[in-house]
Amino acid sequence: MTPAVEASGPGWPQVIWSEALQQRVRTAKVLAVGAGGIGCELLKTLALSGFENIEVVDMDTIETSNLNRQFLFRKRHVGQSKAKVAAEAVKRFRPSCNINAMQANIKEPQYNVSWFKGFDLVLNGLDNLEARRHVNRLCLAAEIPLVESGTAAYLGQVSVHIKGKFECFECQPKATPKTFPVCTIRNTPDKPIHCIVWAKDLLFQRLFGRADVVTDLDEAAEKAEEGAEGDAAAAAEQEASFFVRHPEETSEAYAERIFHRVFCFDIERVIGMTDLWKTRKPPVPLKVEALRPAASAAASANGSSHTNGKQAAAMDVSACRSMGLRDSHAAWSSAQSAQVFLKAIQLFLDLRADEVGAAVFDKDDALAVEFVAAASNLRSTCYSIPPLSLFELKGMAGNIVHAIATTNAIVAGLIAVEATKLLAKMPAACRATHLRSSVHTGRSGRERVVGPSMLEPPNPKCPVCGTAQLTLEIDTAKTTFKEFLDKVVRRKLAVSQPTIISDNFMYEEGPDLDEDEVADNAQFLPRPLAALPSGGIKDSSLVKVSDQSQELELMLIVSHQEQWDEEKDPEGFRLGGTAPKGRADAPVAAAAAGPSSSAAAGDDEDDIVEVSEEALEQTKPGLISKRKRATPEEDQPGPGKRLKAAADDVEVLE
Ligand SMILES: Nc1ncnc2c1ncn2[C@@H]1O[C@H](COP(=O)(O)OP(=O)(O)OP(=O)(O)O)[C@@H](O)[C@H]1O
Ligand SMILES: [Zn+2]
Repeated sequence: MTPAVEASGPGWPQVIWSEALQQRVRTAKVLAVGAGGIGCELLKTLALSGFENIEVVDMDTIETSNLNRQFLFRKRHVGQSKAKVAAEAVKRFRPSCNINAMQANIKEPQYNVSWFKGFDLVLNGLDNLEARRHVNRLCLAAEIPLVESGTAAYLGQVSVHIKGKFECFECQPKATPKTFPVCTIRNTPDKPIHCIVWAKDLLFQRLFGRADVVTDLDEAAEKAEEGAEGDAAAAAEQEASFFVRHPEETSEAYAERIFHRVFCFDIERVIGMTDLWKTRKPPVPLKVEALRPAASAAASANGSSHTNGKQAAAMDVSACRSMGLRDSHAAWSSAQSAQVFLKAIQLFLDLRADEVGAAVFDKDDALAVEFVAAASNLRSTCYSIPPLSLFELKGMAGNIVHAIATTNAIVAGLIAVEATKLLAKMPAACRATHLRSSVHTGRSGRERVVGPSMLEPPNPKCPVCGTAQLTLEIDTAKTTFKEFLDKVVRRKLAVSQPTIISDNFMYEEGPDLDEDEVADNAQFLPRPLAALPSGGIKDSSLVKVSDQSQELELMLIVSHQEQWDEEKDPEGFRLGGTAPKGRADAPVAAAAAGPSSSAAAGDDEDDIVEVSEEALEQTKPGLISKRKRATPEEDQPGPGKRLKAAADDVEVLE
C-alpha cells in the first residue's frame, strides 16, 4: 500500500491505493490537454503518482514570461514546444513514464472522437473557454470522463464530467471571458479583445502611463526592472527609451515614429518567430506612408486638424470630434484608424502633456478610448481581425489576471486525485472542488481554503448534453449571415466547423470541401439572414447548427427583433435557452450567454463556495458557476456518506 494523498487537516479523507489501483494507474492511458501553468504541475504530479501512459497536447511555445511558474521549463527552452520540453523534463526524473508530446491545437481534426476514445481519461489544463468547450464536446461524444480545471490568481476549480452521470462542462452558464493569455496578447491575437487588451494595457500604458508600472505584457520593461544581464539589459533599456519623445521632436513626428514601430517594425519581428505561424496565418505590417494620404485627406475634409481647445477639460479632448468622425457605431477604415491614432497621440502630447507619464486608462476618457480603439483596430488589421466600432470597442473590457504557481500546484494535485478516483471506478466519490482566495470558517468551525462539493447530475436543459432548444433574438433583416456565423455560431456557441440548415438552405464548412463548394458558400456570407435562399432565416425559423468534428447538434428557434437597447445588448442579439422539448419552463441562459442566477441545491456553508461577483469578475473564463452545490453531507446514501464517515479515517480506493 502506498499513501497517495497525505491527510491535509481534519475532515479530509485520506486515500490509500491498493495494489490493484496502482496497477490501473500504471496502465491507464490519459490525455493531458495543455502544458502551461496547470499542465506542468499536472504532468509532474501524474508521473510521481505512478501514471505511465500520458499523451500531452499543447499548441504553444515557451515564453520568458512562463518561466516564473512553469517549472519544467528553463531559459534555454524559450521558443521550443511546451508539450515536448515538458515531456522531456518529466522523463528525466521518471524514465519509466511513457509520455508522448504533441505541439498542436486540440481543435485540429485529427483529434477526433475516435482518437479521444483511445483514452481512459482526459485531463484539461487549458486557459480558454473555446478549447474547454471543444474538449467537453469530444469527451461527451467519445464517452470519456473529463477532469476540468482552471485557476485565476488565488482562485481555482476542479470538476469531473461524465456523460449521463454528472453535469457536462456546459450544463451551467459560464462567466463571460474577461482574461486572456499573455502570449496571445503579445504575439498571436485572433480576436478584437486581444487587440484591445494590447492597446490598453500595453501601448497606452507605455506611451502615457507611469514608467514604474510594469505589466506582464511589457516584456522589455519587465526585463529592465528585473535587471537582466548584459545584452538583454541594454536591449530592454533601448526598447524602453524608444518610446520617450525626443526634445526637439514634434508631436506629429513622434506619433508617426510610434506608428511605424508598433505596426510595422514590431509586427515584422513577430513574423520572424516562425514557430508561431506553423498553424496560424502570420500578421501583415502596416506602412504609415500608405495610410497617410487618405488619412490627411479625411482630416482636411473635416476642417482643421488642430484643436483650439488648450483650455478644454482633459476629458473633453477628442480626436474623433476634431476629425468629424461622429458615428460611433461605424467601424473605421484603416486610414481612419491611422488618423485617429496619430491625432490622439498628438492631442495627448499637445493638450494633456502634464498627464503623460502618469495617465491611467479610464473608459470615460474620450481621448484615451479613441486612442485604444484606433490602436486596437490597426492591430486587428495586421492580424486580419475584423475592426470594431468605437461603441463596440468602448463596451469591451479586458482584464489580465496574473497566475500564481501555488494555485496551479494545488489544482493539479486535485486533478490527479479525481483521476485516481475515476480509475478506482468510484465516480460517486468524485467532487467538484473550489479554491478560495482566503481562509473560510464554516459553521463547524473548520477553517479551509479548499471546498469540495457534490457533483450535480446533468442539466436536462443543457443545449450540449441535454435536449434544450435555444432561442435566438436577432434582427434578421439587418444581420448578415457572416455576422451570424462569427458572433453567434463561433463566438457564442463555440462551434468550430459549422453546418447550418434551415429549411432547404444548407451551408457547411470543413476540411473536406472543394474550392467550388467554398466559393459557393462564400456568396451567402454578405446576405442578411432573411435574404438567404429557401425563404431565409426569419422570425420563427428553426435553424439546425451542427459541428461534425464535435458531434454536436443544436437547434435555434429564431425570433426577429428590431429594437435593441445598445446599453443592455450591445451585441445586437440575445441567445437564451428554453425548456427541454415539450416542456414550458423558465428560460435558462445559454451555456455561453453569461453568468447564471443562483439556484441553491444545498446550504451547508462549510462546503459550499459562494462566489462573489468580484470573484467572478476576476475569474478566468468558465471557471466558476454561481450555482450553489450540494455538500457531501447532503448526498444520497453512498460514497458521499462514506466519505463523511471516513473523514478522519482512511478511505481505501479499490
Ligand atoms: N486549443 C488548444 N490546444 C492546445 N493547447 C492549448 C489550446 N488552448 C490553450 N492551450 C494551452 O493551454 C495552456 C494553458 O496554460 P496557461 O494558462 O498557463 O497559459 P500560458 O500561455 O502558459 O501562460 P500565460 O497565458 O499566462 O502566458 C497553454 O500552454 C496553451 O498553449
Ligand atoms: Zn451539459
